Amino acid sequence: MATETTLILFKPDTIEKNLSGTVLQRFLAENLTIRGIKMMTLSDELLAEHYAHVADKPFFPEIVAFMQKTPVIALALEGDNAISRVRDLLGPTNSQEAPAGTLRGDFGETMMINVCHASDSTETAAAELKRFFNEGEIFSF
Ligand SMILES: Nc1ncnc2c1ncn2[C@@H]1O[C@H](COP(=O)(O)OP(=O)(O)OP(=O)(O)O)[C@@H](O)[C@H]1O
Repeated sequence: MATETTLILFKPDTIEKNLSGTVLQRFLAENLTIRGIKMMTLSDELLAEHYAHVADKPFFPEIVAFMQKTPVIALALEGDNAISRVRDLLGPTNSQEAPAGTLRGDFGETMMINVCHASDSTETAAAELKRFFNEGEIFSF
């Protein structure tokens, strides 16, 4: 098993419903370790970069408006196979298709209002950790 660090964003629905503690607890209960955590607002530029792969979709402006509704919480989580395990804990992108027991199944509403973003590969995790955390904000101990 590979030790990996993944980037998670608690989206505005999680913040507004005061579910941050519940969601964090689900991750920590799976033996994933916090290496970095911060609250931040997301600029148009950052969102254009983060969602570049859907920038040409009709729903893109809606995503930007949604992701700017409140600050988000960015989390760097480390553990064995953290990238795929976190995505399994979240369930499929579309909350309506997510089974009970997954975070999106239990707390998500739609394709967009879906609790968290999480990196989907080692390459995106490395790029996303750099995107959301500055030098010195991710800790090894
Ligand atoms: N059909 C859609 N309608 C509205 N929003 C969508 C739709 N498809 C995707 N999105 C939004 O775009 C985000 C990025 O889509 P992507 O296909 O990369 O899914 P994902 O990688 O599972 O999601 P995320 O990047 O949030 O973890 C989704 O999380 C969702 O917020």
